Amino acid sequence: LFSLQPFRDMIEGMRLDLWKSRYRTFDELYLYCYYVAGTVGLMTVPVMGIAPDSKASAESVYNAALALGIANQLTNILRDVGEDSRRGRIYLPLDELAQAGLTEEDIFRGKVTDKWRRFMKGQIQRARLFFDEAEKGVMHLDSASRWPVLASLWLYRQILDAIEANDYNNFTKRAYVGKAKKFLSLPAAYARAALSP
Ligand SMILES: CC(C)=CCC/C(C)=C/CC/C(C)=C/CC/C(C)=C/COP(=O)(O)OP(=O)(O)O
Repeated sequence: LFSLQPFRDMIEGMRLDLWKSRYRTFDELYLYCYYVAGTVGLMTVPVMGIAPDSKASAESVYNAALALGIANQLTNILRDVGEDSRRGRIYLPLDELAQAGLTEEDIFRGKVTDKWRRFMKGQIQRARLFFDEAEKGVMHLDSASRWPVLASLWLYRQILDAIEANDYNNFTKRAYVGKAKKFLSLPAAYARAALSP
């Protein structure tokens, strides 16, 4: 399944980001996330290797890797809404914003309202689905790669918890995972990866 296409697609994503600063639908946003992050997941699988004794298909492992790239990028976007808006960028599906009763102006104003909280809950829930999808693939990676990938997945996913803990204020507060939590994730991931599925 190794292919040069993800490398070309990543360059396409960088080019896209030079002129595009709005996403009308989640499909459009997903494509951007694939270009700039899903591709990274696909590139890393041949480097890390699939476990020789894994019964899973290579496709399913690549799918999980793709999902982790998407989950990470969606999380990165949700963390950086304020920062991005101050550069005139909105990496959120505009149709879903409208459905939630929100406009571009609301993003630039940056006020945490109940509408915003409701919108954010949906976005966070979707990002978590991609993390769940990714987690299923971790145990099929070569054993040396399992725990670092699992640790990175858990660390990045905790940023979503931090956004919730900030009461969805991702306009002026940066969601981050504290040093202690980060540190604890390492032995936890090591132990989990050492156990069979
Ligand atoms: C789960 C399985 C089977 C394999 C793992 C496959 C991997 C390692 C996937 C992860 C891919 C990855 C690290 C994608 C990067 C996503 C990301 C958060 C990019 C953020 O980049 P920027 O947008 O430049 O960050 P800043 O906004 O912080 O500058």
